Amino acid sequence: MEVHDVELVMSAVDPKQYPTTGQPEIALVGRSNVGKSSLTNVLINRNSYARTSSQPGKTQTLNFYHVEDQLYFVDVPGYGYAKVSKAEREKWGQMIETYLTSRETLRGVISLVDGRHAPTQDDQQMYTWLSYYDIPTLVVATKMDKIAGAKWNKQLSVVKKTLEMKSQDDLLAFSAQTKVGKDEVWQWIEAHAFGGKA
Ligand SMILES: Nc1nc2c(ncn2[C@@H]2O[C@H](COP(=O)(O)OP(=O)(O)OP(=O)(O)O)[C@@H](O)[C@H]2O)c(=O)[nH]1
Ligand SMILES: [Mg+2]
Repeated sequence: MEVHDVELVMSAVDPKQYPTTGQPEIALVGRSNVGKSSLTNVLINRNSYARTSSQPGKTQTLNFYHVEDQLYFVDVPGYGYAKVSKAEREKWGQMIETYLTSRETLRGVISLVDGRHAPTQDDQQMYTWLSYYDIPTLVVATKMDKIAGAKWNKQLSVVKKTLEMKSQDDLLAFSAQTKVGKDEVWQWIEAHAFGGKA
């Protein structure tokens, strides 16, 4: 999809604030600082629409981006940020869990992992959890510009193995810097948001 029009509809904490158009939603999850906002910006062709920062834990609410008046990207606050208090982490967990398990318009989740390393325990937990709830999930290994091309395949196998993924079909390499993988991510999104009819 070539994106021309995008609007930040809502930074929501409470389900009452979620959009009501009934259009499909694709959520982005991953550790704090992994690159969720950066991926969002690449997908919507904007340099800094979704706020990125070198300071982890900045995004605290569900941010709904309305894309081409057709679907929403939902930028989910990052997990695994150590400096966040236990109470805050529990509040986060509840908000995300409620959203991911009960949102009827949710069509899929993009789970980002840092392509430079093996997925962390938090990443594994998130992936296991999404699989348990049968939520269609695309794993995106990001920051791939930081590792040599010759190591990509090996690194992707590490990701697949660590997450115990059944196949590599739903695993992609991506870089917000070079934009490699952008078209493939979009293909997955369109197939899942519109059932391949977009
Ligand atoms: N080299 C490189 N840097 C990246 C890439 N993606 C993100 N970054 C950098 O990583 C940092 C964090 O990126 P964000 O997109 O803000 O991460 P986030 O997951 O939205 O973080 P939170 O909102 O805190 O959960 C920023 O400094 C980005 O510039 C990438 O593909 N390559
Ligand atoms: Mg962010």
